[in-house]
Parts: sequence; C-alpha cells; structure tokens
Amino acid sequence: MRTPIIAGNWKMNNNPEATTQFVNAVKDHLPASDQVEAVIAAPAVDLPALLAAAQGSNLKTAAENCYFENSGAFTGETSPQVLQEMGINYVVIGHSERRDYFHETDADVNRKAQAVFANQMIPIICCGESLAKREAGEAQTWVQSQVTAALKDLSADQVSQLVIAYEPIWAIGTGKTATADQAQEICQVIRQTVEKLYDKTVADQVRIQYGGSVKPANIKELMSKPDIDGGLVGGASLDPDSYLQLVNYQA
Ligand SMILES: O=C(CO)COP(=O)(O)O
Repeated sequence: MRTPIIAGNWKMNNNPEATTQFVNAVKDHLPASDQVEAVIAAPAVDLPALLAAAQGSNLKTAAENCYFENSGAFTGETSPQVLQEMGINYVVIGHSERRDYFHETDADVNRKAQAVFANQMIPIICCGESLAKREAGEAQTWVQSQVTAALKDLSADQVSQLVIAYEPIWAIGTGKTATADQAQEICQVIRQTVEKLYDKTVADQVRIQYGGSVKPANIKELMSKPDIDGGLVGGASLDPDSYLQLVNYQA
C-alpha cells in the first residue's frame, strides 16, 4: 500500500560534475517508481546538474533544505518557490545537522514544511533523539514532541503525502545502526503519533524512513519491519554501486 522510498542524502558532498557522473551511472538501473521510489537529495549548487541528468529516468530529486519564505531579503537562503519551478520533488526538512549546527527549531521545521507544501513539493521531515535522550529513556517522548511540532496546522491530506525520517543522532555517520527492532519501535511510535493527531487512514498512508548508518548489508532487515517504509542514507548513498544495491534491495 505504501510505496517504499529510499533517499540518498549527500549532505555537503559532490560537485555538479560528480553529480552528473553519478546519475549517469545509476539512472538505467533504478527500480520502477511504483515499486521503490529512488531519490537523491543533493546540495543546492548541484540541483541543476541533478535535474538535467535525471530527466526521463525514475530518479526523483530532493533539496536538502530550503527557507520558509519564497523571496525577499534573506541572504544566503534557498527559495522553495524556485525549487518547485526547477522541478524538485522533495525537500529534506529539519535534519539533525540543521538543528544542531544551524540552530533550526521545531517552529522553523513546521514553517518550512508548510512552505514546501505551499509550493507543491513533499517534505521529508527528520526527527530523532540524541544518545543522552536515549540513555535517559526519553527517545519516544522526544520524537513524539518533534513530530507533533513539525505537523502543526498541516492538513490530513498533506500529512498523508509526506515522509517522516526517523534518524537517531547517535546512529548518524557513526557506523552504529539502530537495530532493526529499535528502529521499528520508534517508527511505530511515529505512526501512532500521526494516528492520534489525525486518524488511522492518515497514519496508514504516511511513509516513515529510518536513517543512520543504513547500508546494503542492513537495508533488507530494516525494510522487513512493518512501520519502516524506506531509508534516508548518508555515506552509503555516495557510491553508485552502493546506492543501486540500496534502491534495489528487493531484487
Ligand atoms: O544523516 C543521515 C541521512 O540523512 C544518515 O547518515 P549516514 O547514513 O552516513 O549515517
């Protein structure tokens, strides 16, 4: 019922030339998009190259961030309206690196999610707890509150279309993957949170990704869990062969 969605998040890696080479290497080997949606989130400076190379293929495109205003005196920011005009499909919102290094708040994440929808794109909203929160036994309540804040004032129709990425901060780039059961546990809490805020129909439609040291060796087990509908993958999405193994995990 929910189409799996595997997204590479390149973070601040690759230039336009490397982007073109990557897409040319993968574009003829992607799954049918009604089977698995294959997405690449690239730095803003690489998006024109990503879009040009991906044209006519099954590859969907994402920005890694945007601002919540469409234009104006916001030096250095990326306009969601322009992303939409370029043909971008998704925008990653509220990644833990944005929250930590660039001080994005839950309120910013919510405003950005609204701006992405207002521009006919789909947000991939990130949430996840720190190691300290997990060790204090607060992972569930932390993620519940992040999700509740991120979805504020979004309609049921919008929420049924969006993607929520659960990325425990302690598992990002550390090689420490949450076990599939740990990931499932919080992804289930996220779905239950959506059900409480909306209803079961919306909760059944929202797609939930796990992110944090996802790699070809663990994708199958993670994807076998009932509430995990995809992956948001950093390091292992940078190599074309590794990326193809991830998006073709069903093969
Ligand atoms: O932050 C991530 C994806 O957004 C996860 O990064 P890694 O896959 O490198 O752990």
